[in-house]
Amino acid sequence: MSELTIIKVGTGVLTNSNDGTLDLASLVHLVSAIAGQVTTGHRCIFVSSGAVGAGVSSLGFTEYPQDMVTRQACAAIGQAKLMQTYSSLFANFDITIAQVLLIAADMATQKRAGYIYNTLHRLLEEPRILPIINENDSVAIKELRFGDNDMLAVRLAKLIGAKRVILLTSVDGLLHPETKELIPEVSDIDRAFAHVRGDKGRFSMGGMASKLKAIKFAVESGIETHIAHGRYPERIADIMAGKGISTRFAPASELH
Ligand SMILES: Nc1ncnc2c1ncn2[C@@H]1O[C@H](COP(=O)(O)OP(=O)(O)O)[C@@H](O)[C@H]1O
Ligand SMILES: N[C@@H](CCC(=O)OP(=O)(O)O)C(=O)O
Repeated sequence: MSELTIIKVGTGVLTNSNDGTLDLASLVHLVSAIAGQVTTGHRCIFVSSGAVGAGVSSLGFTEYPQDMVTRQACAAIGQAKLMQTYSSLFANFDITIAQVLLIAADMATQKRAGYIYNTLHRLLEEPRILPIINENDSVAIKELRFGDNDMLAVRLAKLIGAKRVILLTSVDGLLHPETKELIPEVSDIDRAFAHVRGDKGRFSMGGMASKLKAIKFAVESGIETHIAHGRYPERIADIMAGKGISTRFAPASELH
């Protein structure tokens, strides 16, 4: 089987920042880019955030809810909306989606992790199936959570044996805090933390610090990781070919 890529997309790419509703134009663009990869034979798993953001507007909230129960309720509404949208958009490319919702406890033992591994590898044997993963927010209390989907994506990548992870977000990559210039390559992940600013997307959960924490886990596990702009998803193809616009974090195995 060919190498496997995990593509994760954050809430800010999928939703309108003013009200949290799904940004259909962005979704169409993204789906078309990912479908292009699947159609050319690249094996991909798609980790999609956006459930809470998409549910927020249905309940009339203007901010990401802080209390757990409301967030769980929003996720239940938004996840259904999200998958309904992906299902019809990917169908245009003759791709069927498969939903898998996970909590950290599902990876807590080798036996349980094995169930995830088996199901996903079985799905990946089918050339026109795309597994779409999210945290099972509606049932996950704090102690059972991955933290955010950046961490979910990298832990899944390690479990499933992925070669690379692409974290699609609302910026070109890691930017220098003063010059705002894109940092194309990072070989020392610990030093990258010095570049983090405090801001993040209005309906997003993690922010850049938690992204880097997840990336540290990935690179130390030997997985090449990128931060790239999800509103320019046509860049994915170039990133896969080793030449796209992104911040690339070299896997530890490459550095020694
Ligand atoms: N040095 C930096 N370079 C780029 N973005 C940064 C930096 N420091 C903080 N950020 C913020 O991190 C955000 C990305 O994280 P986040 O909002 O959680 O995205 P997502 O929802 O895609 O996971 C950027 O939109 C930006 O506001
Ligand atoms: N699982 C949550 C998203 C969690 C998360 O990590 O969000 P983000 O920082 O936007 O990638 C949801 O679907 O709303």
